[in-house]
Order: sequence, then C-alpha cells, then structure tokens
Amino acid sequence: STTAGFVVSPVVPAAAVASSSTVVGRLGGVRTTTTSTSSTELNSHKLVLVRHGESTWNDMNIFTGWADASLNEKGLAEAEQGGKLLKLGGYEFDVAYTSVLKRAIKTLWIVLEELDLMYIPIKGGGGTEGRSFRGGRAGGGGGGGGGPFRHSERPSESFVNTWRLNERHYGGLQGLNKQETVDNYGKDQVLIWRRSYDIPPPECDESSEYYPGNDPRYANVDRADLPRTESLKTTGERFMPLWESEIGPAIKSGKRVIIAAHGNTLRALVKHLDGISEEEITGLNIPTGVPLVYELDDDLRVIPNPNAIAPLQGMYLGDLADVKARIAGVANQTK
Ligand SMILES: O=C(O)[C@@H](CO)OP(=O)(O)O
Repeated sequence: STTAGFVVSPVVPAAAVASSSTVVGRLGGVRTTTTSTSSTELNSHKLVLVRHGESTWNDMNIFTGWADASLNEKGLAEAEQGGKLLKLGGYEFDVAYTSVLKRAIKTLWIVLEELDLMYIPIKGGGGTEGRSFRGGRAGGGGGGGGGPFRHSERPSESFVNTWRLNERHYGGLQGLNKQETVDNYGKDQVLIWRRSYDIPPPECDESSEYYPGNDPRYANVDRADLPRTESLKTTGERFMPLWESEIGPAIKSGKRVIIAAHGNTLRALVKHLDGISEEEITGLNIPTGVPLVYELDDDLRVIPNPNAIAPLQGMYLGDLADVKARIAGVANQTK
C-alpha cells in the first residue's frame, strides 16, 4: 500500500512477526527503507544497534580504539540521518546502552533527540561508578548473589554508560595512521591486526597515554580488567557478560533497547547473535551511523530479515546500496 508517498509492505512472515512493515520513502533526496514492528507482538523483541557516526580519527584514518575522538561534521550528519530513519520507521525505545567514549555517546544523544526520547535511561552495568565484575566472564547465575557482579558491585539504575561497550582497545597501534602502518608492516600483517579473530595488536605499555590505567574515567574499574590491547575475541569477552547479565534480560522483559557503540564491539555482538564463524567475522565490517535492526524471539534468537546483508540476519535501515558502499569504505581503510 502507499501512504503519503511511502510504500508500505510486509517483509516478515505474518506468523512470525504479525505487524512488521517496511516503509520505503525518501529522506534528504535518498531512497530509504525502514522496518518497524509493533511492541505488542508475541514472541518478538526488537533491538537496534548503531555504530557511532564518523569521527575525526576515522576521517584521518587513524587507529582509534579507546582514544576519545569526536564526531566530525559528517559523523554528526550520519547520526542525525540514523535518528530520522528510526523516526520514519516508528521506532521507540525504553532504555539505551552506550560506551564511555564521546563519539558513541553523542551519536546516541543525537538519535534520541531526533526521536524526542532524550529522557530515557542510558545505562551501563559495571560502568564508571563503582567497581566492575571481575575477569570479564558471566557466571554465578541470577539468584541471591546477583549474577556476575560482586555483592558490593552490582549495577543499579543510576549506572550510566559503560567501558564494556568501548571500542576494541587497539594497543600499540592507537594513534597511528592505518595506511602508514600498512606501509611499515605490510597489508597482510595489518589486516591480521585489524580483523583476525584472536590475534591482538602489540600491547601499549603502562606509561602510554593510551593505557586506560592513566585515564581518570577508568579510575573505578578494577585495574586487572583494563586492557593494554584487545583482539575481537577479548573484546567480546569483556562485553558479552554485560549482554548476558543486563541487556539480554532487559530485552526479554519487554524493554525496547538501542545500543550505540563501536565497530568492533558491535562485530562481537553480531557474531554472537548471528552465529557467525571465527573465519567469517574477519570479513565483516560495520558502517558508521546506520541503524541495524534485529528481531529476536523470547530466547533472543534472531528472526532473520529477508532484507539482511549476509552473514547478518538483522536489517540495516536506509538505502542498501549506500549501506554496502559504506561497508566497503570501512574495509578499504587499509588497501
Ligand atoms: O580505529 C578503530 O578503533 C576501529 C574503528 O574505527 O578501526 P578498524 O575498523 O580498523 O577496526
């Protein structure tokens, strides 16, 4: 059907998701696709992921990691566009999660401002207030002891933002130009550092400005939890306990969740959600500022969207040709 210039058509089998719809329209002269889903459906929860908009260091092609680069003008516009796409699709959220890095925080604010939802709680769980859980592992169950958090360290409603959603720490590569690193170490070595599953870049040492132990924002995080470098595997190991203990249960309880995070944290999450192999995840890149929508069942299994770009089963909003070009742009940062 057509409503006020937008084409509305069902994209998910009616039995699985009763009232999902796709809205094809134009935003700023660009053809867009959005899928919205009523929150009243049975057996379906929606989750929206968004990588921050382009940062000044993305633009300069510098390894960023935990360095706190700002959004540039393009990144601000990407965040606004992401918010508009969500608004066009009728998305609403009850709770948001983001990192302690301003490019993700600001992206989230801009998206929420577009949606007129700046009042919703922005949460962490093991955030910058109070000590976090140890060892980066979920465990201990949800009973009396409070899951993976030590008694005195359990998250509360007042926890905001979380270092566990930070970008992968790029160790000794942080601050270096990606192309110059290719020139110095070779394309293959840099690709291993950027995209191998479990081979981390060289560590930064404790005297480095990039060692998180020298940054007051991590003063309350257990020093043993602070990385000197991370692979995608270890990034997932520090983030996934938050998914298991906080975000997943929030979704299951019916909360509509948006996560504004980073390329590699989101790669770790979609690897889990989509069951992507260690080999296949090496070829997966996530574009800046484009909302990625997942439909999940009550067990948090993904209900595949037919418009997904494999190996993902969730769907990017917006013009898919443009999204694919932006994905290729991330891959081509180290040609
Ligand atoms: O520099 C970084 O921190 C990340 C994300 O911007 O880059 P890459 O895509 O090379 O992992």
